[in-house]
This record gives sequence, structure tokens and C-alpha cells, in this order.
Amino acid sequence: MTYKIDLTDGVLTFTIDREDKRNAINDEVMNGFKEIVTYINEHNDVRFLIITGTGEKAFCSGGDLSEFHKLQTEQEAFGMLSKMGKILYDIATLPVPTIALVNGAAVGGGCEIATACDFRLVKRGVKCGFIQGTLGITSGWGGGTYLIESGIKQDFALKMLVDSSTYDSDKLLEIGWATRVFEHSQEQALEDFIVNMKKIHPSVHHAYKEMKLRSWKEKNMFERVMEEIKLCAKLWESDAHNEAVNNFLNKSNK
Ligand SMILES: CC[C@H](C(=O)O)C(=O)SCCNC(=O)CCNC(=O)[C@H](O)C(C)(C)COP(=O)(O)OP(=O)(O)OC[C@H]1O[C@@H](n2cnc3c(N)ncnc32)[C@H](O)[C@@H]1OP(=O)(O)O
Repeated sequence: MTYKIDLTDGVLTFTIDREDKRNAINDEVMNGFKEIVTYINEHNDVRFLIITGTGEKAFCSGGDLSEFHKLQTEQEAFGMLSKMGKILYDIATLPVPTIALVNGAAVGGGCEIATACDFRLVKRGVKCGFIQGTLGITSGWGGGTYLIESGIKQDFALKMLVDSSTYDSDKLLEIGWATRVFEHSQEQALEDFIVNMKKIHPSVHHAYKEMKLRSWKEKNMFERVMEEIKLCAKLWESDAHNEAVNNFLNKSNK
């Protein structure tokens, strides 16, 4: 299986389990995300959603280039991008607090997944970034829209996107993308972060998340996410994208 799901004491932990591919997202992992979104929306025994990755090297390295490079046309790309984009919007609008436990590099779509969460606990020394630009495309799962609306300073948000490079944990904390940076045990970091939230009745959390969702609806967030996805799909066919992906895959095959 390419992911693990654990539900203990109301904390649902979704772990991307593809360490050999730096926890890259393929269709099976996308379906795993759909599974937990359905579960959380249909049950009332989940108080928090935690998303993390296996190992210490990566939280998530984004889309699986070895799988998705087979998508050649704008239409084919839009199919994959919109599937994950809708899943990520459903994660972002869940009625419970969502926490990205960033155990390693979060790059490309991996950075989008972390950005879609309410909070980001980042291990010191980890690098994260919207590196899609180095592949000749934009963010394509909604992460660029979430970043712009995240509340971090507008110039920091746009620079993170146009830099298309990775930032270290201290810089991520400075610009406000990282909620907290932790040094050692991620389990302890999570426990410390939710200790007060756990004392609050879930209905209060649901109400606050409803307020966030209402604000997003007023800003047409879903429509803007879909526009981002269309832009990414349009760039997908570019020579710049195809050359960059081939370069990465050829490097890997050496
Ligand atoms: C809308 C989302 C968008 C899309 O899907 O179109 C994207 O996410 S585009 C961005 C896609 N992601 C990347 O370009 C990141 C590529 N990976 C890296 O930069 C590095 O692997 C890194 C920084 C995540 C980790 O570096 P490290 O040195 O620790 O590992 P290696 O680079 O040696 O990789 C180990 C192993 O994993 C394979 N790998 C890593 N990332 C991916 C990936 N995204 N898709 C497929 N495979 C990946 C890499 O090829 C190596 O495989 P091996 O067989 O051992 O050579």
C-alpha cells in the first residue's frame, strides 16, 4: 500500500508511504486522500487530520514524475490535476483542524498539500518550495491559490511562487508559511501543538472551520483553484516542461 491511515483518540493520521520515491503522489495515494475525506465527512469520531510522510527525507515530492510524465496533452494533464485539485480543496475545507507534519522536503505538489492544511509543523532543517516553475509549469493542485490567500505577506507569497526554489525551515517560519518549527520528536511537536485544542468541544472547531469556508466561498476560492489548474494544464504541453521532466527522469535512470 502507498499510504497508511491511523485513527487513534480522534487523531486521524494519513502517512504517504512511498519513501523510495520521496513520497511522490500517484493515483493510488490520491484515492487514499479521497478515502479519508469521505470518512471524516461521514463520521464524527475524527477531531484532527494529520498529513505526513514516511522517512526523514521527504514529506512529499509532489506528483510522481515517472507516472505523470506520460500525460502529454493539456486535456490529459487537466484530468490528473483537477482530480487532485478537487481532493485538496475537500481536504482544505474539512470541518476539523488539518495539520501538515512536515517531516522532510515538501516540494512541488507536496508544498501545495502542506499549504492546503490549516497548520504546518516543520522539522528544523527541512526545505520546502513551489518548485513547479523549474519544470516550466505553475502550481496545479490549488496550492498557489491557497498560498496567496494564506495570510502571509503578499510579496512573500508571490516571491515563493516566482522563486520556484526551496526555503529552509527558519525562512519558512520568518515569512509565516511554517506555523512552528520543531527540533526533535514530531510526535511531541504534534502533542504540544494540539494539547489546548483537545480541550475544546469539536463543535467549536467545526464552527470556526465553517467561518473559514464561508470566507473562501465569498472569495470564489474553488473557482480560482480551477483557474489555477487550467493554467497549469495549458503549460503542461510546453517544451520547457517536457524537457525539465525528461532531464529529471534521465538523471534518475543513470
Ligand atoms: C501539480 C503538482 C506538480 C505535478 O504533479 O505536475 C508537481 O508536483 S511538479 C514537481 C514534481 N516534483 C519534483 O520535481 C521534485 C523531484 N524530486 C526532488 O527534487 C528530490 O527527489 C527531493 C528534493 C524531493 C529529494 O531529494 P533526495 O536527494 O533526497 O532524493 P533523490 O532526488 O535522489 O530521489 C530519490 C528517488 O526518488 C525519486 N523521486 C523523487 N521525487 C520524485 C517525484 N516527484 N516523482 C517520481 N520519483 C521521484 C527519484 O527519482 C529517485 O529515484 P531513484 O530510482 O532512486 O533514482
